[in-house]
Amino acid sequence: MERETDTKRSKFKRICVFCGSSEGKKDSYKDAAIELGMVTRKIDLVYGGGSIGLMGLISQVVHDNGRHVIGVIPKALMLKEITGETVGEVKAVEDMHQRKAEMAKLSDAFIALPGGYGTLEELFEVTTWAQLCIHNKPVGLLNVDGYYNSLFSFIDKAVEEGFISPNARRLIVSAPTPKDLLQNMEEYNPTP
Ligand SMILES: C/C(=C\CNc1ncnc2c1ncn2[C@@H]1O[C@H](COP(=O)(O)O)[C@@H](O)[C@H]1O)CO
Repeated sequence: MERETDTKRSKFKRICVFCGSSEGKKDSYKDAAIELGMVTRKIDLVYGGGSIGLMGLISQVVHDNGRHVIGVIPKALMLKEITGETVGEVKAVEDMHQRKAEMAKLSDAFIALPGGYGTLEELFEVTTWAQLCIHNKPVGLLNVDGYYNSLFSFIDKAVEEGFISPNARRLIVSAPTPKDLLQNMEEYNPTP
């Protein structure tokens, strides 16, 4: 049976998801990627292309749900041995810089799942762009099983020490579950 949350139209048409090219050690990371793909069932996906790690899981779920999936991938990473088989539309770009710009241009909002250097770099780049008012799209962090707790502690330290303003601290919206995160992002109001 369809619940109200399943049928309610989201204000987002396309969400860009940044996530690990690995699956991580806990099943909860994979479960969260699959659940996010289900929760966003009326929303198209922009992601880094490829079928490896959490990237592969979420793209498959969204694709299986009949939504449009766009993988934006640098030509140098297009070899199947590196990224596996990409589902949906593939947009080839020259390099990593062009990839991030393209992913941002195509999306109405950003969500980062657990991941490593690549995910963190992507998360901070779109957050920095929000801080500089280059865009005013919500940036969400899915804090699965407290994976990002120590990152938030560090950000709080940066606020305390005067390197991040309290307003800029609020640029990253977070929640432990995909449903709550999406709800918080829907309600997000960029500070002028
Ligand atoms: C390690 C190498 C390739 C792995 N394959 C990747 N294919 C596509 N995109 C990738 C790959 N690795 C990282 N990315 C991008 O970074 C994000 C995830 O990085 P993380 O470090 O795993 O968090 C992901 O969103 C992609 O945009 C080269 O041999």
